[in-house]
Parts: sequence; C-alpha cells; structure tokens
Amino acid sequence: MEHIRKQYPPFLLTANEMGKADQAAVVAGVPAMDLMAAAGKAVADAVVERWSERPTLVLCGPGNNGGDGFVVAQHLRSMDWPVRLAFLGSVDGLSTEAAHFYRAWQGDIEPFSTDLLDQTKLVIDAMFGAGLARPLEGNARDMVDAMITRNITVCAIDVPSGVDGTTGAALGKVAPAELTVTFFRKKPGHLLFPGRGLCGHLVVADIGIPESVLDELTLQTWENRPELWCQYYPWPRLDGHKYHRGHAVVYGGETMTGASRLTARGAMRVGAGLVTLAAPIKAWAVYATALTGVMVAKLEVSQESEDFDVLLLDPRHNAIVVGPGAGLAGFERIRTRKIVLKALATGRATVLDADALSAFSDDPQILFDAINGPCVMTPHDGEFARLFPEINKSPEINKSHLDDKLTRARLAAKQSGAVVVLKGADTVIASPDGRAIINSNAPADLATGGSGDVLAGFIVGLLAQGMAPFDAASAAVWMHGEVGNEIGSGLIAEDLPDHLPKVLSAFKAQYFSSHQ
Ligand SMILES: NC(=O)C1=CN([C@@H]2O[C@H](COP(=O)(O)OP(=O)(O)OC[C@H]3O[C@@H](n4cnc5c(N)ncnc54)[C@H](OP(=O)(O)O)[C@@H]3O)[C@@H](O)[C@H]2O)[C@@H](O)CC1
Ligand SMILES: Nc1ncnc2c1ncn2[C@@H]1O[C@H](COP(=O)(O)OP(=O)(O)O)[C@@H](O)[C@H]1O
Ligand SMILES: [K+]
Repeated sequence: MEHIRKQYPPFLLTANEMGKADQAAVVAGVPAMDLMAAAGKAVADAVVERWSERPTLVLCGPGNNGGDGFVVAQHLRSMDWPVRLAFLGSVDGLSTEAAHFYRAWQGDIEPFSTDLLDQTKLVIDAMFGAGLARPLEGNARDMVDAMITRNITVCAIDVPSGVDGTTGAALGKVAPAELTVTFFRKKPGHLLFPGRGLCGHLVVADIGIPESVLDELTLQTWENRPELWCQYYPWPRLDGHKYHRGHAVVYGGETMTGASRLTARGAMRVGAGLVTLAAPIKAWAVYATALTGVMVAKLEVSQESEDFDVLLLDPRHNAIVVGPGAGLAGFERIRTRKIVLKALATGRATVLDADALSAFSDDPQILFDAINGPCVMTPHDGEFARLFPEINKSPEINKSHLDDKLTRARLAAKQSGAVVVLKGADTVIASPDGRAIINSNAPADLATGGSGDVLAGFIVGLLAQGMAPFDAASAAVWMHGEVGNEIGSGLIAEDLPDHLPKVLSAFKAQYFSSHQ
C-alpha cells in the first residue's frame, strides 16, 4: 500500500506545549543532546545563508537557549567566522546538554559587557528563549539597551530575548531581530504583536522532533491557513441554484449608508445567493439607487423593528448582519439594539459588528444572554474594550500580568457564546469551545475606513452558504488578508469586494481539486 504521510494542521505551541513536545521526542528515542545540536546547527545554517562573514558576538544566557548559542558559535568558528562568545551565568547552573556544548566551544568565554558590541556587526541572541520568566535585569538588560541604542543587527534564537513566546508580550525592552530561528513549530508569540514585529523574518527549523508527538498533545491554537477550513468551503454546486447559496440580510442605517453597502457587496462577492439590504425608509432611495445586484427592502421608520420581523418571517433569509452604519446616536441606538435582539431571536446565523456591539456597552449581558445560536462578533480593540471591560481585569489575565490578545479573545468567546473575531494586524478568531486561530496574512493597507465592513460581509456571505461560524470567520479573515495583499498600496475599502474573485480563483486552484 502506498504510504501517505499524515499532514498536520498549522498548530501553534505554547512554551509549555513545546516543552511537552520536547519530552515526547526524548521518550520516542531522540536524545535531548541531538535536539540541541540540531537547533544550533539550524541557526548557524540560517545565519550563513543570510549574512556574509562578519564579526559576530554570541550572547549565551543561563538556560538551554544559551546552550543553543554554544552550538551556533562553534559551527561559525569552524567555518572561520570571527566569533566571540559571552556567557551570562555559571556552568554549574547549565543543563547536561548546555554544559556539554559549553565545553565543546573552543574559543574564549568572555564576561557580559556592552564593550563587546564595539567590534560587533552581528549579535546572535541566545540569552533567553521559551523559559523567560520575568523582565531582563542587570547585565542582560544593559546589553539589550546597548544593542537597541546601537541599532545592531540581531539573529534571535527561538525568540528575541524578552519576548514571551506564548503571548507575544515584551517583558521589558527588547532588541528587535532581523531574523529569528525557532524550532519544530511556531509559537503564538511569533504571530501576536508586539512579538511578531520584534522577530523580523521567521524561520521554523526541523530539529528532528517527530511530528507524531503532536498526537499526544491537546492543541487548540492554529495559524490561519486554508488547510484548516478549505474542506468546508461552500463552492457552488453544478446542480445548485441561488437558494442553495443562502440569502443574507444586511441591516442598513440611516446616515452612514456606505458602511452597509460595503458589507452587502462583500456578501455578494463571497457567494451568497441573494443579499437583501434592509433600509430605513428615509435612506431607502439612497440604497436603491446605489445598489443593483443587492435587493433593497424598505423598513418603515416608526415601526422599524416590526418591519424587520416581517422580513425575517421568510425562513430563506438564513444569515443576518447588523452593525456597519447601524447608528448609535439617540433613537438610533435603541433601534440598533432592537434589531440585534430580533436577529438573534431567530436563532439564525448572525454577524454583529461595529455599532451593533457598541450599542450594548452599557449592559453587555443583555447581548450575551440573547446569543443562543450561531453568532460571530467582529470587534476591533476599541469595541472590544467597551463590550468586555472586565476581561482585562480577569484573574486569568492578571495571573500572567499580560494583556494577551489570544487569552482576551478566548475569554470573550466563552463569556458571550459567540465566535469572537478580535481584529487588528494580528486578528484572533476564538470559539466559545476554546479553539483559537491567529491570522498572519493581513497587510497594513487594510487599516482603512470600511475595510472591517467588507469583512463582516464576507463572514455573513459564508454563513449564508452554510459554513459554521468558526470556519466562516477564519476563512473570511484569511480572504480579507489575501485580497489586501492582492491590491497592495493604495487600497481602499471599495476595492476589496471586487478583487475577491481573483483571490477565490487562486484559492480554488490550489485547494479545491485536492478536496473533490
Ligand atoms: N524545547 C525544545 O524542544 C528545545 C529547546 N531548545 C532551546 O531551549 C530554550 C528553552 O530553554 P529553557 O527552558 O532553559 O529557557 P531559557 O529561556 O533558555 O532560560 C531560562 C533560564 O533563565 C532563567 N531566567 C528566566 N528569566 C530570567 C531573567 N529575566 N533574568 C535572569 N534569568 C532568568 C531561568 O531561571 P529561573 O527563572 O529558574 O531562576 C532559567 O534558568 C528554547 O528557547 C530553545 O532555544 C533547543 O535546545 C532545542 C530543543
Ligand atoms: N495594521 C494592520 N494590519 C493588517 N490589518 C489591519 C491593520 N489594522 C487594521 N486591520 C484590519 O482592517 C480591518 C479594519 O476594520 P475596522 O477597524 O472595523 O474598520 P472599519 O470600521 O472602518 O471598517 C480589520 O479587518 C482589521 O483586522
Ligand atoms: K533568544
């Protein structure tokens, strides 16, 4: 029988999980000494590939990150690189493996002093890796300060020292790396800011840990990649018709009419069979003139929510989005809340964005109590803070002394019962059941007014086509990032829906045929 290699999804491992993977590898017969040797060799290879020979300083810390540093230094020395090595700690405190490579180093061991930087063009940062427990102090901190001041080129081993690999937080000041080499799998801190911004180019090296150790871990965090959800992607069926592709309802506000129009166009482009924009009568003419493929339903102003009820009587209206341009001023706030609660009461798939979230900032529990069906919330940081003010004070956050985006999104999903898409450069998609995905493909060009409105449209369009909320949110966020990359500089929100077809075609070519 042909041997098919098991494909593992793009897991992200916390420091703790990485430690377990390491132990499982040792149990499976890979000596810890070999892992350290392979780690150091991988870093040396990456260094030689990126930089020409130059005066290099390897800064070794007191743990196994320092152990890797001894290996790198010896490899570079054996290639006749001008290498110096400074060690922070005592040999008695080293692990067996690190002590072995300390002895194997054939050059001098110099004390940690910032003077060493005078002759240095490249620093290999092997001070602290996954085991960093508190901010850097003393000589290590002085060294980092001097590296920052001198703007010295850095290659970091595992993480730039001071970055928490599990959360991406910076424990004190960190010297940014141009290259970071990590082992086996990425860690959340490589994708979450500020960590991501401090890592520079990231290389993940295979150090001989068998992938099968992943089977022994219960992992709940992934990098957003199509492999995670492509098999659920709702491609149109040859024998299908538009009602097989769902009917999305977009609630439109009275004043900011552009927002919900962007949402509606996003929903159409991502393949919803039909999209109806429910428009207050005052703004109806604006919507009706501006939209073509999207249908426009008229809501009487005095009895708005009743008209919305009537619209929802049609069971084919299977996904609803409220928020973009919904309105928060005076009466509009009350109406927005009513519309949200009506939408949630249907039990149909619902996306809540922008004003639909802020409208509940006085009493978020009313909103959370109403969420009983499939629901995706898409707050940016400001909306998140309004809706989940207590999460930053929660014991889980305080325990780690960190305002960690992954934990915050997870807690919010658990508390609200919705899939939470906590947006930004490192958007986190968290499910109430504990699963979480970190997105990594979004360009900064997406930081423009209306781009979130389009994202809400992508999500509701996928929900209308029957995708589950966590998958729909993850797929939409990834598509949004790809479209952003496709357009690049000069991107405006209006462009996003119209560039989606190109991205979908490329995605289909790469992922669909293999899943038929
Ligand atoms: N797992 C794997 O598969 C593989 C892992 N590998 C490598 O191991 C690295 C993880 O090693 P690690 O666990 O020894 O952690 P690391 O960061 O080197 O040192 C922790 C030490 O520092 C100390 N300490 C902490 N904070 C401090 C502070 N602020 N200031 C001063 N001291 C502080 C702390 O002491 P303590 O807090 O106990 O007092 C402890 O002694 C990993 O990043 C990778 O490079 C590879 O070899 C390949 C296989
Ligand atoms: N620096 C950045 N890099 C990548 N994506 C970003 C960045 N800043 C914002 N985004 C993305 O742009 C979108 C902005 O959404 P949002 O803040 O709701 O804006 P709007 O309400 O104007 O549509 C989100 O999808 C967010 O993740
Ligand atoms: K490091």
